[in-house]
Amino acid sequence: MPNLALETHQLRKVYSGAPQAAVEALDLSVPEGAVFGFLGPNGAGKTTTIGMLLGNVRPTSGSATVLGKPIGDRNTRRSIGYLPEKFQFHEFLTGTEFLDLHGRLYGLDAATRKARIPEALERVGLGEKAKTPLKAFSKGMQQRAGLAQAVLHKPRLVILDEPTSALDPLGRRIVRELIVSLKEEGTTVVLNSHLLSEVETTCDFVAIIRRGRVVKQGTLAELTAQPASVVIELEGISERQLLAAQAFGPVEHTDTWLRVETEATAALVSALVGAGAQVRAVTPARQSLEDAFIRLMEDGTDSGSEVDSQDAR
Ligand SMILES: Nc1ncnc2c1ncn2[C@@H]1O[C@H](COP(=O)(O)OP(=O)(O)OP(=O)(O)O)[C@@H](O)[C@H]1O
Repeated sequence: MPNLALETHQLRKVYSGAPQAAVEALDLSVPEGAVFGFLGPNGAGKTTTIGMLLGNVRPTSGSATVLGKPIGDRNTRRSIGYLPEKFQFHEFLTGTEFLDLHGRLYGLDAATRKARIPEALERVGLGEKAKTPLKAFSKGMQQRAGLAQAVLHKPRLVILDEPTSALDPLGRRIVRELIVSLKEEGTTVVLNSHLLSEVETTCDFVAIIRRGRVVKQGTLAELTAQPASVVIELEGISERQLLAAQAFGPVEHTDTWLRVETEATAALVSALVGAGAQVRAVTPARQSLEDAFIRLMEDGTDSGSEVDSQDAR
């Protein structure tokens, strides 16, 4: 069993005066070293959960540990890097001064700050901007400066709340590469993003929450698997082979592949081979993360789903 970077037990938050809980009975567990996608429609409770994990929002009930320590532990906070969704910048500071300020807040000594600041700026593609005041940065550059701040002190856990919302494709690639290098260094990354294709390429573990509750969590493969379906590629399909497949369940097909709703993959393949098929490949059918997300939101029993297809993209 790997160590857990994050674990919550029945975590709950009701803001004062709110008619319902923002987070309800939340049970999350994130292995150390994972890149964890934390997903949900607007208002699902993601930012509130992150606030509780950082010790900024007091839970109404339940408990949680971060890097093995109860939430709010002061030493643990220094092992966390955080990029909030709305970052407040002191715009008169240059790139270097901004990172120097944050380096001090993280308790880095002068020599470490001097070595790490240019490195962090390079890492987010702002190596040329060390002496430029933040007010002259574009929105995307400011977001990247926020990212540099989140990784400056080499934290064990990095929490990124919508890190690419202001970024162009190049900037998004820089963030993807940054996440990959953090993973290689063994850092746990929590990524809150509505860009599901991005989550799909970077995350290996995902939780989807809705109205403050986890509706599904697991590896990306588990979330996107459709275990009851298999796709079989063939060298052409005869009528006899089609009939053999239809005995196992509903079939979709072209001239070269069959998709069959069945769990009996081995028996299906042997029936096809028995019917003279030349099988080229057998793969469990997968859905995109966006398909899985939309399906989970639509499966909700209550009306007034807050998912907005724009946000889900
Ligand atoms: N400070 C607050 N006081 C009262 N209610 C709040 C507060 N912050 C959030 N909420 C409410 O709690 C619920 C969860 O909000 P939260 O910001 O955690 O969602 P989210 O999943 O991060 O949403 P988004 O994707 O839009 O950023 C919402 O109903 C929101 O209106």
